[in-house]
Amino acid sequence: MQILDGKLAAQHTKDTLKKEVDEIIAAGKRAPHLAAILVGNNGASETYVASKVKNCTEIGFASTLIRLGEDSSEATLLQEIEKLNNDDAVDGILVQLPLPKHISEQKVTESVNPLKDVDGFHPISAGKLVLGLPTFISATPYGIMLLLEHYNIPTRGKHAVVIGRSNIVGRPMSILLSSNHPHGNCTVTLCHSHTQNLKELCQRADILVAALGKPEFVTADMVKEGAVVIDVGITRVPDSTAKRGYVIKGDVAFNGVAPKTSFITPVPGGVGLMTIAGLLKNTLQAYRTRQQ
Ligand SMILES: Nc1nc(=O)c2c([nH]1)NC[C@@H]1CN(c3ccc(C(=O)N[C@@H](CCC(=O)O)C(=O)O)cc3)C=[N+]21
Repeated sequence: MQILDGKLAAQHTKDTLKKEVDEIIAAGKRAPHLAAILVGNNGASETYVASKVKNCTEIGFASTLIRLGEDSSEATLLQEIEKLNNDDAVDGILVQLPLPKHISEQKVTESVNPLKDVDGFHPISAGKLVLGLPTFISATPYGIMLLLEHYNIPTRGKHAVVIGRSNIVGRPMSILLSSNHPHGNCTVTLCHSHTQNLKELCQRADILVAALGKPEFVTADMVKEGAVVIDVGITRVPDSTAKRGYVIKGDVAFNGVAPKTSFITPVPGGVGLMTIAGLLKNTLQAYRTRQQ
C-alpha cells in the first residue's frame, strides 16, 4: 500500500506554477489574479477560502477576497460578480459554495464570465467537458487527475467506480475517467443513492472514487485487493476530545481499507490539497487565455 500524498503532489504543482509566475513578472507583466467571494460564515468555507488565498500568495498570484454577510441579497452578490467580470485585472472568479439558502446557486454560477470560470461550474464549462473540448475542469476532479498523473497510476482499460453524482465532483470525475486522456480511458460505473448492489459494484472497482459525503461509508469488505482508492469526502464530525471540537473524516474507513489497496489518498492531506492545485492551474490558464 502506498499513500497518494496530496501535500507532496500539490507542492510539485505549485513549484511549477511559481516558476511560470516568476517568468511572467520578469517579463514585466502583471501577476495572475484570483478573486474569491465568500458569503456568510460557514466555518469550513472560511478555512478553505483562507487556504486558497494563502496558496495564491505563496506562488505569486494576486488575490482578492470579497466577504458578504449571510443576509446579503442575491442581487448584491450578482452585482459583485458583474464588477469582477468587468474588471480587466481579474482573471479568475470563484464563488465559494454552499451559498445561503435564499440565493440561487444556479443563477450565481451562470453569471460568472465563462472566460473567468476557474471553478468550471458554468454550464458552458461543464458542456465543453462532456464534449472533450478544452475548458476549465472543476478543481476537485482536475486535482484528482493531477494526482493520478503525479504517481503515474495506470488507468487505461481499468474499471473505475465513482460513488456520487454531484455536479462538482462525481459527474465530472466519471466523464474525465472515461475520456480519451492519458489518465482516462477507464470503463466507468457511476453510482448514486438509487444504485442497487452498490457493494458488489465497488468490489469490482480497480479504481474507486468515493465522493458521496458520508463519513467512513466505504469499508474494507467493499474494496478489491490492490484497488486504487480516492477519498473525496471531507466531513467535520463533532468530537469533544479533539482540540478543535471536531475531527475530519473522509468517505473511506481508512484504517480498515488501506491495507487492501495499492494506493490510497488520506483525509486530510489528499484530495483537498489537490483541489487547490487544480484551482491555481485554472487561474493561470485563465490569465494566459485572457492575455492573448
Ligand atoms: N466554489 C467552490 N469551489 C470549490 O473548490 C469548493 C467549494 N466551492 N466549496 C467547498 C469545496 C471543498 N473544497 C476544499 C478545498 C480545500 C480543501 C483542503 O485544503 N483540505 C485540506 C485541509 C482540511 C481541513 O483542515 O479542513 C486537506 O484535506 O488536507 C478541502 C476542500 C473546495 N470546494
